[in-house]
Formats: sequence, structure tokens, C-alpha cells
Amino acid sequence: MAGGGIVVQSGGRHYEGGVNAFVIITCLVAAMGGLLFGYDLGITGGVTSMEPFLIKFFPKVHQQMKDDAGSSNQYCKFDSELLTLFTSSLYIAALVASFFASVTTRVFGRKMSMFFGGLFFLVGALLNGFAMNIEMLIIGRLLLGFGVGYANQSVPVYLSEMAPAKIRGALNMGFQMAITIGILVASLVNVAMAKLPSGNGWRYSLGLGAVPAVLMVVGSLLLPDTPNSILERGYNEKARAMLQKIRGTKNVEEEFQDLIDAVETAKKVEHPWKNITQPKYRPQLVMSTLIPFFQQLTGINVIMFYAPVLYITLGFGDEASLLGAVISGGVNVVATLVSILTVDKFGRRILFLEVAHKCLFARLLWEL
Ligand SMILES: OC[C@H]1O[C@](O)(CO)[C@@H](O)[C@@H]1O
Repeated sequence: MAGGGIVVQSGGRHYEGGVNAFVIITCLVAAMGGLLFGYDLGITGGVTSMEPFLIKFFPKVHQQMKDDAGSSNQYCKFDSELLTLFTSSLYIAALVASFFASVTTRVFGRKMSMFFGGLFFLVGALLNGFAMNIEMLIIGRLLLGFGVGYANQSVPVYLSEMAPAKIRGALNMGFQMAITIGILVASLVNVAMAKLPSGNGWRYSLGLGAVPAVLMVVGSLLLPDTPNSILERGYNEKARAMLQKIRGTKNVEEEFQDLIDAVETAKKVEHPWKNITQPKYRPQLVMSTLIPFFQQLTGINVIMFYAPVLYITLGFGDEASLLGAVISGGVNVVATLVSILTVDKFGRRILFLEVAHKCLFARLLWEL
């Protein structure tokens, strides 16, 4: 979901400059972007399985659950379009926002997009945490979706452009790692909050997302725009000065020249959409669209969104279903870590083929 950034590949060259304060704050803000995406994916399943939440906003669903309590038919206990709209409006809003976010990211820079992303996350979390009615819940959730759209466009591009070449790959994978940690943290928060005797646990679960959102807003204000983005907008000298600043050295000529070459090459492409549909680019087009498409179509987000609800409909108790979500989230974190640690050893292709087989096997098992 990148926002059209220009990333220079070092091609084995060793540019000067390493990890410094800019890179560290970049990682922090990026981590918050990933964490918030994961947190908002993972939080609603647990919240919608909390009784006080259902009683307040979805009394009919709660009543239906009570009525069905003794029945062996566990199917469709949570059959409410409004309830599923609350959860899935996140992705609908993210989809819409990503169109605007790509323009903001290109025209106003990555920093601006990250700032907006953080702001959407913040207001969305507050609205949800203080929700008095369903409207506040859904509007809050839509704003969180806008946050996802903006953060997913800008953060990976920002990371790629700020990171020194030698740690660029690792940092990019760190974004996915942060997503999975966010999902796991959400499920742990739900386990703790469901136990609050006040019955207000759902408010804390939904509202706690405001904490990383504040860090993201403040962090993105502290961060500079990337040299690539400044260059793209035509300010060459400013871009060079910024590159020197973030790399902590005056000796950046080689990297700067590569950036200029990349921008020039990008400018020469007159009809990018027409070009990409040419037969010679078919493999790139197919891979860049169908791989993420099918990755989402594996149904992973049914698990991430609804794990506790799924476990409840399978007959688990309230606490066991929240713990089930912790286990799914934990496996997701471990699997991501294993792939980060092994990707360079085995190569992307082997890992990809191995994962495809596992997904197929798991789907077959599920259908049975
Ligand atoms: O780790 C799984 C998670 O990662 C994503 O695919 C994002 O890259 C989410 O859609 C999913 O919930």
C-alpha cells in the first residue's frame, strides 16, 4: 500500500551514515503506526464479546445470546449487521482514505500524512472510548480506518526513505512486526479489561489506542520530511542539506546523486498506468496486485477481527475465548519473527511457497 515514494537501492554500495536520533524517532513513529493498525484490528473482537458493551449498544444481540445459552445451535449468535459494521467499517474507511492519502503523501510529503494518520487515530480512539451511542462508535471507528489508510500509505515509504540503506529491509519488516504486536497487545488488553468490575473495560480497551496515537502525532511533528520527498517537490539544495542532516555526515554525494537519478527516471515516465499494463511488466503487475490480494483473501482478518466471537460461538466461555485470541495473536507474532529471521537465509520465494502450502492446508482443515 505504498504511497508512491522513490527508494534508491544501494546496489551493494556503501553510503555513509548510520543510526542516529532521526532514525530512532522514525522507528518509533513507524512502530506506533504499525502498532495502532494492529491494535485496531485486534481490539473489537474482544470488545464485542464483552457483556456490558453488548447490553449498552446491542441489547438485541445480547438478548439473543441469553436466549440461545442452553441451545446446542451456536450458529449466528452475533447476527447483527450493525455490530459487524462497527468492526468492519475500519477497512471500508481505510480503503477510501488510501486514495486521498496517496495524494497527500505525494504532494504534501510523508510527514504530513503521518501527522494526519496519527490525528485520525487519536480522535477515533477518544470517540470510541467515550462513546455514548452507536453513532459515536461507528464514526470513531471510521476515523480509525482513515488513520489506517493514512499510516499505511506514509509510514512504510517514510521508513524506506529515512533508513540508512543497510538497515532498510529490516526496518520495513519491523512495520509488519509492529502490526502483529499491536494485534497481540489488543487481545491481552481485552483479557485484562474484561475483568474490571465496573463493566467499563470496553471503554479502556477502545480508548487506550489514544496513547500510541499521541506518540505518533508528536513524533511526526518532530520528524523532518524525507530528502526524497523534498527533491520530488523540486527543492534540490534543501534535499541535500536534509540528507546530510539525517545521515549525520557531509559526505552524502553518492547517495544524493542516486536520489536525483531516481527522481529524474521517475519524472520521465509519462504514463505510469499505461506502462504497467504492457506485457513486459505483466509479472510485476501480477505479483504486486495478486499477492497482497490473495494474502487478504486467505481470511486472516476474519480471525484477527472476530477471534473471541468465533471462539464463543464454538462454545468457549468468555475468558477462554479472549485467551484463544491471545494464542492466535501470539502465533502470528512468532510466525512473523521467524519469517524476518529466516527470509535472508532461505530467500523470499522459498518462504512464500512454504507459506502458500501452509495456508492451503489450514484452509482445507478449516473447511472440514
Ligand atoms: O499478520 C496479519 C496481519 O497483517 C496484515 O496482513 C497487514 O499486513 C493484516 O491485514 C493482518 O491482520
